[in-house]
Amino acid sequence: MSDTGLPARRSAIYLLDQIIGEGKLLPELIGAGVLDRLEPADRARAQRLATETLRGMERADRILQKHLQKYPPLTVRNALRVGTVELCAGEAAHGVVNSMVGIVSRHKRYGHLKGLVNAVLRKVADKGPEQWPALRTPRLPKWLRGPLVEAWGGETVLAMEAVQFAGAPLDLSCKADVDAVAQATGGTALPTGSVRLADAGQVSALPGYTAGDWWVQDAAAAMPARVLDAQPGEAVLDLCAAPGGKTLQLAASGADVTAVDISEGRMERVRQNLIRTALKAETLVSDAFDVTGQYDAILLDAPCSATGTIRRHPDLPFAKDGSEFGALIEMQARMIDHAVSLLKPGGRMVFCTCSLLPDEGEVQAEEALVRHPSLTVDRAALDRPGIDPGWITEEGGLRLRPDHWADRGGMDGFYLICLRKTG
Ligand SMILES: C[S@@+](CC[C@H](N)C(=O)[O-])C[C@H]1O[C@@H](n2cnc3c(N)ncnc32)[C@H](O)[C@@H]1O
Repeated sequence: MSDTGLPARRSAIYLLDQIIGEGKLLPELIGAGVLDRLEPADRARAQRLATETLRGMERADRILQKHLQKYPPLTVRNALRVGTVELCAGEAAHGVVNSMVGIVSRHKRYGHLKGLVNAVLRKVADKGPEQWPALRTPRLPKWLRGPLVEAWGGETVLAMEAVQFAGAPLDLSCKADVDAVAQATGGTALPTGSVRLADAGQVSALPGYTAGDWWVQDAAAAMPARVLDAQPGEAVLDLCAAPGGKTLQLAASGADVTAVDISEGRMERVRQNLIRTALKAETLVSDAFDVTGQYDAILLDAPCSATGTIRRHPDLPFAKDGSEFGALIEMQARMIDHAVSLLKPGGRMVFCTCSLLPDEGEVQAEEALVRHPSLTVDRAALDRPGIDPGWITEEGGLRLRPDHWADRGGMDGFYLICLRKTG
């Protein structure tokens, strides 16, 4: 890793420019290789800096606005934001200020603003660290906060924002023995069967990674496959499978799993995960709408707004504005309809989304029940260890939110429901 931190800081600023200015998502940028030229330690630091800056952006902007008469161009503003977040986290002032001045001074168009960066960050270094903790918890942008307050109420949204600001622990799903994985990794077994690590460090260095004893999967994301409860020998379809956390759970149950995803690149990650864990599933790169056949059980983890994953993906509220959500909601309904046609009589399907918006959860389920009189809600499927009865919804689904288990570090937002095809 570079001693000066300069490459990581420059890259963090670039990531923020792309996310805020161009609407790109962080995983998209990483996948496109924008950090590939950095050494691994600098790559990790750049990602961490960008992520922490996005989480603390509102506080950074409040501190900065005291020292700015007008907003500088986005790149310079992002340099100030990263610098402010670092300074307020206790990073040594000379390193942060010198790096940011150095980065801006070499900028083709904004080099002349290096004096501003120097002056502002020196003031932030002086007072910022004591101002930071007194500022309110950063809020979600209005386009998302409005619908969430309408759905869950203001207090719940504040509680979700507190969990999102705190970031996420690392959860593992285990191939077999949960207690053995908890002991080996120093984690805690959660009531629903996942293992939680507060400070994981490098994932591939954890005991059991190479042996494939576990895979990374948020405790909430592990619930749909638990509720589907695939049995050995059943024909199970995982309709939107990549990167494969749920495929691995289904395969570990001994079911005969077919994993489908439209993306070849993402499906390659499913294959790699199956190899590492020595689990078996057939992988099929295909549009879900082209899949045929009849299955005992189907997991439909439909593409969605991903608004339930913001504590791990704080880039989302900055890159998106909600304008794509209508098309996603419409596609989810069509995917449910197609999945129903692939279910054997008596078969069951879990529909789920990692969304906090009822339109992608509760409403979607209620409308599917109206469109398909052959479907009934399998409420008994939710009779699983660790499920709080308060999480069960009126129509018989499961609503998981970031503020659930807040004292344990929260969980991703998810909705799921188990639907059974009668006759
Ligand atoms: C929410 S992610 C699935 C996560 C996955 N179930 C897991 O647990 O790791 C949604 C997936 O749907 C895939 N997808 C989107 N449209 C699709 C389509 N028309 N047919 C099949 N897969 C699709 C995306 O490539 C993406 O991998």
